[in-house]
Amino acid sequence: MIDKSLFELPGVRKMFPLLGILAVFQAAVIACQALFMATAITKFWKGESFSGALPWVLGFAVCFMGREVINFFRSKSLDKLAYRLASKLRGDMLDKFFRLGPSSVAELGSGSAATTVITGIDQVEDYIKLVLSKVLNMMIVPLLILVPVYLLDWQSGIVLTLTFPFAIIFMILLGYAAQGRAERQYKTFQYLSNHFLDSLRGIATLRYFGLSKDYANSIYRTSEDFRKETMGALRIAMLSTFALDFFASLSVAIVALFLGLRLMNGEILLFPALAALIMAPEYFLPLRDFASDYHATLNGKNALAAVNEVLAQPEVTQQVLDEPLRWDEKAQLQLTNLSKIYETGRGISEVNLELQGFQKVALVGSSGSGKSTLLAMLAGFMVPSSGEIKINQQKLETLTDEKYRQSVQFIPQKTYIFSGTFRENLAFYEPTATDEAIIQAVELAGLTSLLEEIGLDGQIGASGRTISGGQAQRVALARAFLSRSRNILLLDEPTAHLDIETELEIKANILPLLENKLVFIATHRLHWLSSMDKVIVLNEGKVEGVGSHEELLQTNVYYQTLLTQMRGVDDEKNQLTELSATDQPVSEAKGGQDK
Ligand SMILES: Nc1ncnc2c1ncn2[C@@H]1O[C@H](COP(=O)(O)OP(=O)(O)OP(=O)(O)O)[C@@H](O)[C@H]1O
Repeated sequence: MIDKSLFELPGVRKMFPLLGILAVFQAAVIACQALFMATAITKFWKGESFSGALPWVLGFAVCFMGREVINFFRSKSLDKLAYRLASKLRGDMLDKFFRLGPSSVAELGSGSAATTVITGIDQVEDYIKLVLSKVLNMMIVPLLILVPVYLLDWQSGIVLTLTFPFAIIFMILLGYAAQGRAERQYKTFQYLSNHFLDSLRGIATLRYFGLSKDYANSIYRTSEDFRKETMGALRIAMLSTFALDFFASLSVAIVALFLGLRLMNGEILLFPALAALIMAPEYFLPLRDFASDYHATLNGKNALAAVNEVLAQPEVTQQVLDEPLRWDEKAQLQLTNLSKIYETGRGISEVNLELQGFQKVALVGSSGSGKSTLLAMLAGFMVPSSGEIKINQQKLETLTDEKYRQSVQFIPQKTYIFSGTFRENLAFYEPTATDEAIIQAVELAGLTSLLEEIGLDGQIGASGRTISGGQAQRVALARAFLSRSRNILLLDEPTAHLDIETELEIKANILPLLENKLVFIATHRLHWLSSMDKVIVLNEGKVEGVGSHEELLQTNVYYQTLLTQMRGVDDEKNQLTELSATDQPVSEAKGGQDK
C-alpha cells in the first residue's frame, strides 16, 4: 500500500504521529457525533420538546464542525509536506540528470525523463497527500469506532468485525491485479512520451521522406495502447471500489436488518440501535475512501518508483584535482587501456594514448566505431568501464572532476539553442562576459547579420526567433570564441549536417579557434585530417592506429581503406546536401546534449 521509500523522504516519519493523533480525534468525533445524533432523535421520538434535545443537537453540530476542522488541518499539513517534497524531488532529479550527463538521459529517453520530472512528480505529490492519511485512517478509525459499537450492541460489533476482513482480502486481491495493470500503464505512458518527443524532433525528416502519415498512425497506435492500459487499470480500480462499496453496504444492511428485527421484538432499545446503525457506515468509510483514490495512489507509487530509479543510478564524480585545470604546453594526458563497454557488449576498448601540450587530434572510424563514446568519456559525460586516466601524472578514474570539466568546451553535432536571449545563448560558458567581448565573438563566428536583426536581447530558441542550423553552429563557435579559459576543445562532427559551402566557411572560422588548445574532433570528413597533428583510427571499438595523417597514410592499411570509404561518403554527401535544405530550423534539430 505504502511504498517503503516514502518513509525515507524527509518529514514523512515526523508526519505519522500527527496523522495518527488526528485519526484518533476523528474516530472520537465520529463516535460522539453518532451518540449525540442518536440521543437527539431518541428524545424527539419520545416526544420531548426541541429545547430539551437542543444540547444534543448542538453537540452534534460541534462534532460535525470538529470533523471538518480535523480534515482541514490534515489536508493543510499534508499539502505543505507534499508540495515541499515534490519540489525537493524535482530539484534532486534535475541535479541528478545534470550530474549523470547526457548519456543517461538518452538511455532513459528525453520524453520519459521530462514526463517523470513534470507529470510523474505531480503524481508523487498526490500520492503523498492521499496515501499517508488514508492508510492511517484505515488502520485506526474502524478499530476505535468498533469499541463504542461493542459497548452499545455487541451483536452489531460482531457483524462489523466479521465482514471487515472480507473487504480487506478482496481489496488485497484486486490491489495486486491493479498494481500490475498500473505498472504496465506507467510503462506505456513513458514509451508514449519518448515516442511522441522523438516524432516531434524528427518531423522534418519524416516530412522530407513523406513518412508523416505512417508516423501519425504509429503515434495513434501507441496512444491507443496507452488508452487500453489506462482503461484496464481503471476497470480494476472501479471494480475494487464497487466491491468495497458492495461489502460495506451489505454489512451495514445486515446490521440494520438485525437491529430492526430486534427493535420490533423489543430486544434492544432505540438509542443503542440508532447509535450503532449510524456508526456502521462510518466504520467502513476510511476503507471506501482509500478505495476511491486507489488508482491515483497506484499512479503515484509507480511514479515514485521511476523517480527513485533515476535517483539511485550510480554516479562517479571524482574530485581529485585541487584547482581548475589549465591546459598549457606542459600539460599531459595519458589514457591507459581505457574502455567503455555498454550492456550490449559494444563500445570501445583498450584505448592507449599519451598527449602533451597543445595538439589537434582527429578521431576517425566508420559509424559505430566508438568516436562519440571516446569523446563522451573525454568530456566527462561518461564513466569508463575500466582503464586509467592520468592528468599531469595525477591518477583519475574518470574525467567527471568539476575542476577538469571547467576547462572543457564541447561542440556537439547539432548545437542546442536554449530558450532565452541571444546574449544568454552566446555567453553560455562565460555568463559574465561584457557586451564588447560578446560582439567580438559574434563577428568572429560570422553572426553579425543576425545580431543586427535581433540584437543581443532578442529571444531565440523554442519561445523566440527560430534560427537556422548553420546559425546555431555559429552560436556554438561564438560560445567557444568567447570562452578563452576553457582550452580543451571537443568537437563531435561539428559540421556534419551542413552543406559543403557552409561547412568549409565554418571550418575556416573554426581553425583559428583550435590553436593553443588540446583539441579532439570526431569526424567523417576527410578535409579535417590534414589540419590535425594526430589521428586516432578506430574500428569496431578498437584502436587500429595512432599517428599523423601522413604517417598513417604510409603505414596503416586500415586507414587507407577507411579514407577510400570516407572519400566515397564525402562525394555522396556533397550531392545530397545540394538537395537537402541546408538551414533546417534548430527547434526541430536533435539537441547535441541528448546525444
Ligand atoms: N547507450 C548505448 N548503449 C548501448 N550501446 C551503445 C550506446 N551508445 C553507443 N553504443 C554502441 O557502441 C558502439 C560505439 O558507438 P559510438 O556512438 O561511440 O560510435 P560512433 O563512432 O560515434 O558512431 P557515429 O559515427 O555513427 O556517431 C556502437 O556499436 C553503438 O551501437
